[in-house]
Amino acid sequence: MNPNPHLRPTKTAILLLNLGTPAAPTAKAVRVYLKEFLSDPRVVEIPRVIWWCILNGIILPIRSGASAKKYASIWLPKLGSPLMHYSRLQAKELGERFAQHGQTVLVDLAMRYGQPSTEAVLGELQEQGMERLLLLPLYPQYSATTSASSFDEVFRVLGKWRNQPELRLVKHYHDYPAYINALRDQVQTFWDKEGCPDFAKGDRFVMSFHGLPKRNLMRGDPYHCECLKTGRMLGEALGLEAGQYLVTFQSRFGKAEWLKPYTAPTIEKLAQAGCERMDIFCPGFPADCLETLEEIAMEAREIFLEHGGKDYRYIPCLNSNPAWIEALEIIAQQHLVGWPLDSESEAVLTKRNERAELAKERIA
Ligand SMILES: C=CC1=C(C)c2cc3[nH]c(cc4nc(cc5[nH]c(cc1n2)c(C)c5CCC(=O)O)C(CCC(=O)O)=C4C)c(C)c3C=C
Ligand SMILES: [Fe+2]
Ligand SMILES: [Fe+2]
Repeated sequence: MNPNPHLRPTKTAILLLNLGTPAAPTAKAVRVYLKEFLSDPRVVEIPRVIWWCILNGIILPIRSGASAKKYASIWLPKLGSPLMHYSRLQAKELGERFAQHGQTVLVDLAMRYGQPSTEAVLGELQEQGMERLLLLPLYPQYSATTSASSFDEVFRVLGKWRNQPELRLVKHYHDYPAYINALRDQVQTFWDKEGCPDFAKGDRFVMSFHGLPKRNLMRGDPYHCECLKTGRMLGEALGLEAGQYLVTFQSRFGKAEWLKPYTAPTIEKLAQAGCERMDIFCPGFPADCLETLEEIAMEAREIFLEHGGKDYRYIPCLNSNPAWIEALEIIAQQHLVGWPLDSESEAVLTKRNERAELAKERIA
């Protein structure tokens, strides 16, 4: 990057934002996590008093134990929660990429619920002298339930600060070529290693996104449209034709109607209709987590095999794919334009000093 002497470089931080995860796969820890998560009015829009009774009287007593068992089935030995492990890895590798390119930037990870909390991480960045802050959610598709809730939390914390940083945020990147390219790379690498689906024989490629109440779409949440666009772009990038791939929505919660088609019933119907091999991928989850490893890689596999399917292949999430870390850097760089980074400050100063030396020589 060409340092512009008219721009003043400052200490810049990139804060990756993700959902959060329980501290342990136990009913007690899951209850603490679910209580904070499901008390967020951005996530559940039911009137507070009614929801408080349902949450505390029914959901938490029943769901905490059931979810804890599921978490225990995907917990990584020594590494813990996959969502935490991969999100941390992504932050570390993104920081290293900037460093490799000679740019100094503070890269950190904050969770919306649980630890490391947004408040604590922002406090640490403040102590390190952060002057500019770029928020980069690990949600490629924007939703008020996820991205907006994470931004709300940052604004709440900064609202208490006397000396605030300059602030920018990445709203979404569901259709950025770098993100689509990373998804394509993840799927194509799997197919190169394990073999391509035979679409002529009826094999199918399913892209499963986290669901949302349909009511949220009707009230203006753009998430559904963004998932469809990602799905279409990934299908095109893989050279697939309409009909060879499907977009579905998983993780329905409660009795209300959610975005359709639902993943599990779609898998069941495809198996019953004679689809023998299915490849399934979750493009909306940059990191593997409970929703992908338990619900899709385990539960949905059983459904497919029970209903006549023969070969079910789960394609892992982006996790630490170098094409994904590169995409994160490209997305960040696009939003850092006009914010020269620290090493550039050194470059600018060196240039200024060189010019001053030359001027002195000329005078002498
Ligand atoms: C009303 C409930 C929920 C909405 C709305 C919702 C939206 C939403 N969630 C994600 C991403 C993730 N969700 C995860 C877990 C999870 N989600 C809900 C409920 C809603 N999500 C619950 C209750 C849980 C906890 C697990 C369970 O008890 O079923 C996770 C995984 C976390 C982990 O620790 O691994 C992710 C990631 C998105 C992207 C989204 C809307 C777009
Ligand atoms: Fe969720
Ligand atoms: Fe789930």
